[in-house]
Amino acid sequence: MSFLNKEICDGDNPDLTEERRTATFDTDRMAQVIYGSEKFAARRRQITKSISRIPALQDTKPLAFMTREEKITEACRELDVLSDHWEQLIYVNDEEEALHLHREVIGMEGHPFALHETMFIPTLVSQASDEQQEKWLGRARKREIIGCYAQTELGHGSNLRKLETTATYSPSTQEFILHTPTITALKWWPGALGKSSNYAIVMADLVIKNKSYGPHPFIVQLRDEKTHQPLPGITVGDIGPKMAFNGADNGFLGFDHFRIPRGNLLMRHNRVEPDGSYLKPPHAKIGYSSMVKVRSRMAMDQGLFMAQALVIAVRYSAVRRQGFLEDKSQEVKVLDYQTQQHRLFPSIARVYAFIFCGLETIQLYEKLILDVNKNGDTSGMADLHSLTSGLKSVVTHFTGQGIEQARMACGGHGYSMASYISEIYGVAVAGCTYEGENMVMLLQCARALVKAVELVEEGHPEKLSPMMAYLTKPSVTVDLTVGPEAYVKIFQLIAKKQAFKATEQLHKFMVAGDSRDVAWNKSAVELTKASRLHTRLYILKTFIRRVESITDISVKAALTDLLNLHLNYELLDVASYALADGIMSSTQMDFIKNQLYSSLEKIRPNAVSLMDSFQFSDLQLRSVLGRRDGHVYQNLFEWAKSSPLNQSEVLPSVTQYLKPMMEKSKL
Ligand SMILES: CC/C=C\C/C=C\C/C=C\C/C=C\CC/C=C/C(=O)SCCNC(=O)CCNC(=O)[C@H](O)C(C)(C)COP(=O)(O)OP(=O)(O)OC[C@H]1O[C@@H](n2cnc3c(N)ncnc32)[C@H](O)[C@@H]1OP(=O)(O)O
Ligand SMILES: Cc1cc2nc3c(=O)[nH]c(=O)nc-3n(C[C@H](O)[C@H](O)[C@H](O)COP(=O)(O)OP(=O)(O)OC[C@H]3O[C@@H](n4cnc5c(N)ncnc54)[C@H](O)[C@@H]3O)c2cc1C
Repeated sequence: MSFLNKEICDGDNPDLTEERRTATFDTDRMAQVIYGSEKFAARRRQITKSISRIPALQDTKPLAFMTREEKITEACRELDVLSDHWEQLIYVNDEEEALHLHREVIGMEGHPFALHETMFIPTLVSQASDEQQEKWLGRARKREIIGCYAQTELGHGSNLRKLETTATYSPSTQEFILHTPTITALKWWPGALGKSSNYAIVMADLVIKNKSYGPHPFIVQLRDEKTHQPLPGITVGDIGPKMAFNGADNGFLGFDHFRIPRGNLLMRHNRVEPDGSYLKPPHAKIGYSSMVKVRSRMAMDQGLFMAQALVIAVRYSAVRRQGFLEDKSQEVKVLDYQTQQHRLFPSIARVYAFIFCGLETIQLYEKLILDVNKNGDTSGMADLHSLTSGLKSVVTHFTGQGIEQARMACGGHGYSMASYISEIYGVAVAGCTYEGENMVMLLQCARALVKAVELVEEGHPEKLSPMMAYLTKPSVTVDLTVGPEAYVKIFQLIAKKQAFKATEQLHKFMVAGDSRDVAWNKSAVELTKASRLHTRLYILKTFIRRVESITDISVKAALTDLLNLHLNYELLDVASYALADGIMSSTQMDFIKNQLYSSLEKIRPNAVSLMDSFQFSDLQLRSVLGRRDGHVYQNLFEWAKSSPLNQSEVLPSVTQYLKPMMEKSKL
């Protein structure tokens, strides 16, 4: 039986068409704001169009029905097709275009080049000397070799100073000897390490003449370039299935006194001379730059994950009819329920806010690398580290929450893998852990905050970086009706109070005799709260700045509604701090709530178009529920019929066990 006939499915679902008709802005114009420029938004569309013309890149068997091996094979097949068309699809070496291409064709479940593009090449760019780049970067960019980033070990991920893999320099042979001294020293988790990569950046403790110099990056060949067999002295493999991201072969790696030439220590910023003398880098943490790079991308990447889930949930909510409001002759779209709007719209606002932050932090990282590589200027490192540490923690947490709400907003069908939301969720929440566990990174951000508070207390506010300047703002009474700046002022007061309270608590424990580390641990929850507020303030201000800069009037108006929702939702979410400190009155709270509810109504007619503006193709969405045509029920029925379980009427499990069991029961 098929309901996918022409009469029913010609054109898009009329409910969705109606939604698109009511939008007050142009989605192409909105895409320019989302993707940062008219040029890139247009390139994305062009790439999507080109992909749609390559038959070998169109959907095959649904991913949900594939085994892990099939997923990996399928990703590799697609990579091979992409490689044949690479130069006609994108500008070679354009990172954003390459990312878009991979996202659209291969999706988010991981693939052998996931770490090659995002960490292996960037590490060569930021850490390899010109000579070393000459040797490896070109080959990496041409994809003659596949690389990954091997840092985390079985026993240590967060605390890099305790990594156990050693790289001991031997002056007599001018080699480093890589060794895995214990089971906990095995590299564990690196993406694409297990089966695909033949090279890795390995972070190992540099040891010269029995002195440890801490983790340093080395480029290491893992496998024979012809046979792909692991080289002697190397043990490497896949760590097994994960919560999601199963198209990637996250791996383990051990070294048995494995020798590499001296020139394989990446030496842009530090050197080991043939005699073993060590030249220090200009900043102790410069070797951590690849992590900062990924963290600086995470607001954008996580924003796009949440956007995918919301495209699905919002489109579905405009098609799904259940229950009645005034008109009893027709059930309403579930998107008309206030609870549904409250469930979805604040996350739409966060998506836009996160993406605007991402656009900014990606640029900040690019600038930092230029400053460091060209001028040896490391002065921006500390600020970018604290900003991206807080940001990655806050956005991943809220993205997880937003995606889970999107799933629930789709009712039962959200729970089906046909929605694809469970995969999006599984992949997105990995971000709470990778690139630094969220609590650990919030505490990194707190280090900078505490230092800033101490500067204010010591009478040196002039030394504060611009991001911390709000810590000097005096308390004021704020009239919320004057607009966004009033919300910023209240948020600043809340964040400032918490930063001072947490620091005060830390100092109190120290005065009582605790060491700074112990006092820090006793204050850690309060410190993480301060970091979250500080980061949410940055997000809020970035959102305001971005909306103010928009020139298209209708796009600006639609985003202003979203911004107002964000301001009210965020302030309400942290209202307990404001009430406790007398920063806000209960009358102001009521005002915020009413503003929030009226924002929901204003956004309602634009909801579908606000999500359409992301211009995800159906191929990229991989969701039966969220397809652009909105023919949810027909598509779901077709999808279910393609389940392997439905390829025969009677399963072997029935003939082998259930039938005999029922027969036995009859006796
Ligand atoms: C790639 C994603 C792209 C697209 C997404 C698509 C799909 C996603 C799906 C799946 C995932 C795919 C890929 C995931 C890839 C993941 C890779 C990884 O996870 S790699 C491993 C990451 N590991 C970590 O992040 C470890 C976390 N730990 C640390 O970074 C450090 O240990 C820590 C910073 C916590 C502490 O370092 P330590 O050396 O001990 O320093 P200490 O705390 O003593 O601080 C001293 C001093 O240094 C300052 N500092 C620390 N780091 C930096 C830095 N990077 N820059 C500048 N300054 C730094 C620190 O603040 C302190 O300063 P003060 O003394 O306070 O002044
Ligand atoms: C999908 C995925 C992909 C990954 N890809 C890579 C990769 O490509 N390359 C790579 O090298 N690694 C990779 N990793 C590893 C990842 O970077 C680490 O798992 C991550 O940094 C967290 O470290 P951990 O596992 O040691 O957590 P742990 O530090 O063991 O965390 C456990 C708990 O301890 C707490 N904790 C730890 N230290 C502190 C502290 N100082 N203060 C307070 N609480 C603390 C944490 O908050 C957490 O609650 C990947 C991980 C995942 C999930």
